[in-house]
Amino acid sequence: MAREAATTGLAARRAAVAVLDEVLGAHRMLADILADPAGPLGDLGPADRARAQRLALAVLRHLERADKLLDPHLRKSPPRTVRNVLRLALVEVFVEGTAPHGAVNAAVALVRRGKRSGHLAGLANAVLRKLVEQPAETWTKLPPQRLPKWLRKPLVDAWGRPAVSGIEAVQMLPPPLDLTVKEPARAEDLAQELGAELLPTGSLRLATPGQVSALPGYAEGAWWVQDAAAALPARLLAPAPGMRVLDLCAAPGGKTLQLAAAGADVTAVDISRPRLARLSANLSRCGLGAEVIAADALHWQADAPFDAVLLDAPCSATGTIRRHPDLPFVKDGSEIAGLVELQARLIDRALDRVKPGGRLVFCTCSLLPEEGEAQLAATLARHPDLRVDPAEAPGVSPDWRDTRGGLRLRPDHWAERGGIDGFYMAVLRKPG
Ligand SMILES: C[S@@+](CC[C@H](N)C(=O)[O-])C[C@H]1O[C@@H](n2cnc3c(N)ncnc32)[C@H](O)[C@@H]1O
Repeated sequence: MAREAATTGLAARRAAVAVLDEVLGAHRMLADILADPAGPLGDLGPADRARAQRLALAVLRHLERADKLLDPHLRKSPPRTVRNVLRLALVEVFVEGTAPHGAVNAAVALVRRGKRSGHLAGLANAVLRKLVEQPAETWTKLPPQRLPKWLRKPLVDAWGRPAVSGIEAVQMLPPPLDLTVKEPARAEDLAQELGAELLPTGSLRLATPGQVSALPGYAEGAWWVQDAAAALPARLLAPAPGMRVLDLCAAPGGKTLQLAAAGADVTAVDISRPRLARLSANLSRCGLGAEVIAADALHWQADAPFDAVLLDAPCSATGTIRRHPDLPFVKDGSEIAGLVELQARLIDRALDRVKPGGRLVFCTCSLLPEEGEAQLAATLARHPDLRVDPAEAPGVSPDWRDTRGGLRLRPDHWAERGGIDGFYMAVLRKPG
């Protein structure tokens, strides 16, 4: 019986550790690991898969804290897998609220049964038993996990240390689930039905989401999952029935759905066919339509210019670390210069497709000024005839506006409500 209790949940824990080994050792993004049928979660049933994923995410959000507790007790650093087992046990106890004996027994069983780690089972047992007896404050007093240097430095330079500490504090927490409703008139009723908060910008927010496809309104396509910050670019564009709108870099389609739901005549272009398949599935679940085109936005030619273009350019995605805590362990910042250059070329091609007097909404889910504020400044320098329109939408806080007229959103904004993804967005108008 005791043996059974000790091994309950072992499959999910073993898989979580294997995911951590791949993220931290092979520098593979979690999304790629999850999509791999031969990956560590491939053989698990839905419940164990969800648990393994939740545990791996929790460790990635608290890895530095776990190491701070572990290191003084480890004379020699153990192999990566054993360290990940130890980290997982501490995160289970101090973050997930798992009973210490269950977490420790499972960790020791994993080390004992691991390839070439059996001899370390006694060490794992001794270290963990000592650490899990510590009062909860030993853990909560530890500072939140810091962003990697390549990212922290430019952010401290841009907004100062207190703002960056605020971002790091929000990134420790699992993010809420935000929904965009198809018919804004139903938002209050849906909020009640879902037990959600109706945010000032119109998104619905669930603190503890559960299984998305089981939530009321999912099957009928009454809403789709979209962070409250990600919902703002389409709101700034203010789509209207019959307006011809081009959504460039559109997949998986959160913004396409918003534009189509407002009655705009939408053309959605993206280079990735698999991501466009998700966009088409999202459109059909929500009973919405758009022209969907697989093409490279740098070369695709339109028949006629558009009233408005929305460009959600590929970027470092550093604004989404609270949803993707694997990113700081996989990326090293070496892609940024190439992305900044690609964004500038995409902005210029997007502007070619805007009719005289029409607008371009440019956005990136990045925290880096290079991909936001500086990208806007460089665009205005290349195109001195452009005007920046005020970034107006219901619920937008004046604190989010920058001096050039764009909106800067950071995870520490709305911290008391659970934060918001990092984004930059601006509305550019062509001369008439
Ligand atoms: C930030 S994501 C877009 C998210 C999407 N707008 C939404 O709201 O769901 C960036 C997208 O740019 C696409 N992309 C990257 N380079 C591209 C290019 N040269 N032409 C068209 N799409 C591109 C990627 O496939 C990816 O889907």
